[in-house]
Amino acid sequence: MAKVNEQLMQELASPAYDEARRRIYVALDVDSESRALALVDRLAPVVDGYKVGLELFHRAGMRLVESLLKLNLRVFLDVKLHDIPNTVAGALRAIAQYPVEMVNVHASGGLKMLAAAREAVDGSPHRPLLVGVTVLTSLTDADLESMGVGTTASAWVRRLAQMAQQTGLDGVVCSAHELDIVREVTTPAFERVVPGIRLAGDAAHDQARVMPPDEAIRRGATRLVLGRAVTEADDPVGSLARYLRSVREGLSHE
Ligand SMILES: O=c1ccn([C@@H]2O[C@H](COP(=O)(O)O)[C@@H](O)[C@H]2O)c(=O)[nH]1
Repeated sequence: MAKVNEQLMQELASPAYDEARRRIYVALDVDSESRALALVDRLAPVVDGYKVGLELFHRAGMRLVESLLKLNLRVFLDVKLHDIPNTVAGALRAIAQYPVEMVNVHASGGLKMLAAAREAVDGSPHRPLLVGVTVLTSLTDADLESMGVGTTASAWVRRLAQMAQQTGLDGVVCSAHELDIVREVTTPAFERVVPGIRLAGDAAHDQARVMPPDEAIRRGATRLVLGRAVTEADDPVGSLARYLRSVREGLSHE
């Protein structure tokens, strides 16, 4: 296994995969700093983009983010801020003291919150990309109905993407199923960050709106989040290879 993995790592680190690697973040959804750094240690010869989400952030905080930044890694801080404008802006001013590549807020926080969020990062020493979470990829139309949202996931994503663009955000987080809609209502340079990525046959876990990497890229995803399908696989490097090959396949049709 070790020798096979070494060959795979060499293949994935080759220039042929440069663009595919640039398009991904591996989600470090683990419960300790040491587990996170062990994963990074294993994948870093290939992957330089990592997502720090709510579990790890509440375990290890900005200290872990600083460790990743010191390793010259790209960090997507997935803290999904959702609060009143003043509080979100303050949190973003604190985060933007660090050179994280991307950070997010819930687009459903409303136009005033989104505008305050954008102003906060605009005035920061390290201007991170600011993206708005639209409809979580774990939700179905039936879930939205039961919550009284009164519209479908695709219609809600359309409106939230319009609001994110209108307030000057750099992009949105959406499922691959809404990429056409997001592209329809936003400019081409608008980031479309897509979690809920699964190859056919892989477990969807708690995700509802999933899609394979090649198809997501073909439909216009600019960045993909790879999570448990890689990090919880028996062979994470082998799984990363399957996913990166699929990203590359998608890019060949872009
Ligand atoms: O709508 C959203 C927004 C964020 N996420 C995050 O992405 C990863 C996906 O992990 P998987 O293991 O590939 O399911 C996870 O960290 C979520 O917090 C999302 O899934 N959907």
